[in-house]
Amino acid sequence: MSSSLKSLVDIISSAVSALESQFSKQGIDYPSLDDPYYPTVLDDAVEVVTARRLILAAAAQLVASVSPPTDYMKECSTAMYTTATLGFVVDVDISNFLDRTGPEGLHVNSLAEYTGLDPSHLGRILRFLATRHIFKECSPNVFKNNRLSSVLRDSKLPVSNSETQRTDKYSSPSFSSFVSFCADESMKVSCHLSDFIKNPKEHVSPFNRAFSPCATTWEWFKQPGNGWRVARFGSAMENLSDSIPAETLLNAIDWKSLESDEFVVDVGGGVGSAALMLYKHSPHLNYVVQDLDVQISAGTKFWERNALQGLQTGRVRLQSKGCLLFSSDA
Ligand SMILES: C[S@@+](CC[C@H](N)C(=O)[O-])C[C@H]1O[C@@H](n2cnc3c(N)ncnc32)[C@H](O)[C@@H]1O
Repeated sequence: MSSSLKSLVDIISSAVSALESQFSKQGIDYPSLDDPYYPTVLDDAVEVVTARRLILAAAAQLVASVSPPTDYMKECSTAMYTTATLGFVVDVDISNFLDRTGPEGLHVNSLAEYTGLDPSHLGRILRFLATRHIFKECSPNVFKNNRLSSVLRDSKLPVSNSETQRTDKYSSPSFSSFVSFCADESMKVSCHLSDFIKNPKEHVSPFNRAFSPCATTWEWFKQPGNGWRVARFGSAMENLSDSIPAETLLNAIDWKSLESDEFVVDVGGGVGSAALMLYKHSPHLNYVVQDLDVQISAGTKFWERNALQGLQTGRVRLQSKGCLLFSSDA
């Protein structure tokens, strides 16, 4: 009888064979971790997704099984350093700078010149991430983008810290906006989870302990000086929606069978990215996107850019409405 470790290895081994065979059928090599990410026709193929899930689940269980428990728990307990260092690299656009160089990579001294930051800080942070497979250290203190770090590139190059320029940086969907948001608001709020749960009467939520005793996240977003945070959140949400395969939503129900006088209402729908996907698939339906006024005014620009006709024909309506009211007594 094989041990549970061996069973996990067997799952990994057969799923890797299935994965590689899908790539070889298409005549393409499985992408290397050392190279920047590029999409392939197989990214969302059912056989590839199934094999990938098996490998990830079995490999994670294998790591948890063979790690000395305190080592494993140390990694979990210090996960905030990964979040913090990722937040730093996206805030100072490291992946964008590395993208300008060839396969030989860029020395931290050059990165220090571009960013105005201390090369020894840059070197240690990038090495911390490279040892976790994010960035590749080609030779001592010389780094380049790899498959993971390359998704942190975005089209906007460094800007000053002025409100307008920061808002402009987040004017289009970007995965790095999601990382930056996680390393900033999310991480700062998460530190308050334990104190909040132990003293629930003191504040309505961990967010209130961290940022603003009286406002919700969404009210706080509207306060002066936070416009760039709204832009960053919107950019992250749009990117996340873009990365969800359209079939997840389009196959959820038989949208085409609905009559043309029926309404689809997305409550807390952000700028309306999910509604846009549906509208393109089933333009005969009526769509209502409800959210708070900051998202709805960003949503108007989003629809003007992507499907102005929806607004003009009245098939798509954006409504500024506070509807997800939450009571801590509920
Ligand atoms: C996690 S985001 C999801 C956005 C959107 N569903 C998407 O996938 O892009 C949650 C949304 O809920 C909205 N929201 C929060 N409180 C709300 C309220 N009281 N009424 C309506 N929308 C609200 C926020 O503005 C935000 O856009």
